[in-house]
Amino acid sequence: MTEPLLSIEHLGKRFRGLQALDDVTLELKQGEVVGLIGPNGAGKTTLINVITGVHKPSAGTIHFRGESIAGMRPDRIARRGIARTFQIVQPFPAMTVLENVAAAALFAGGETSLASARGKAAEHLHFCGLSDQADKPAASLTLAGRKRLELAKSLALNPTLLLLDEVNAGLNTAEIDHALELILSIAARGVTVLLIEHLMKVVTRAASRIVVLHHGRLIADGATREVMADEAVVEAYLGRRYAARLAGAGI
Ligand SMILES: Nc1ncnc2c1ncn2[C@@H]1O[C@H](COP(=O)(O)OP(=O)(O)OP(=O)(O)O)[C@@H](O)[C@H]1O
Repeated sequence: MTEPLLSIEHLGKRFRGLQALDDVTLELKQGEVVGLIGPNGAGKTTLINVITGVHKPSAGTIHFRGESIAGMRPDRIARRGIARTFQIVQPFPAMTVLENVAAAALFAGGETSLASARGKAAEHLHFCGLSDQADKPAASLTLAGRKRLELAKSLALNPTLLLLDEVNAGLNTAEIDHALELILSIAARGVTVLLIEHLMKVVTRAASRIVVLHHGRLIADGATREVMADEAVVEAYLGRRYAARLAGAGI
């Protein structure tokens, strides 16, 4: 059996009195797209923050490609091949769109000169459909544009594992379809993706496996269809009418 790309065991994170993550054990295999769902406050973003070194875990272990990364600095984790997007997008507003991506390529993407970083940035912007915005200030982008810029910045780190935190929130239907295509194209390049997403349409189309957090605990982990039919998941998150609708749609 091949070693998992990411292996999390008995992970815990406490914020003072609050147990935000509680005994979470999870593996991601190379090349998977996994949906991470759960109610507001379930601990989804905290899980990404702990994996990426923003927060130190209170308990448990995290191994990436067999190496322990728990508690490592965020920049060192990024350089090992884990990139993430933020729920609240935060580009450098005065820099151009291209400069934002080039900065990421220089910071942790392995580019050693400004010229090569700008070249790589142009490729990522093309991939994300932002070439025509390259020389505009990042502040001028629409929300959908800023979300695509987040994706381009994360790709500039040459990730093996990409953690996406609600990249579709606030987008309209056409923008969501475009973002979904992008996620699928990124996965087709062999990048492993963990996708936090409230839109079940996106999760069911993108992910072959779903994991569910509820009050910091992992309450389900399995094939999309099985997890959607899981009683505990319906109870905690999906709701009965929604689950029935999905079943009716043959998902
Ligand atoms: N830095 C922090 N300090 C204190 N409490 C925090 C911190 N970050 C998160 N929390 C708390 O941890 C719990 C889990 O939050 P988290 O943001 O991980 O949930 P989530 O599942 O991502 O929710 P949402 O879907 O609303 O984004 C919440 O109760 C939140 O208030």
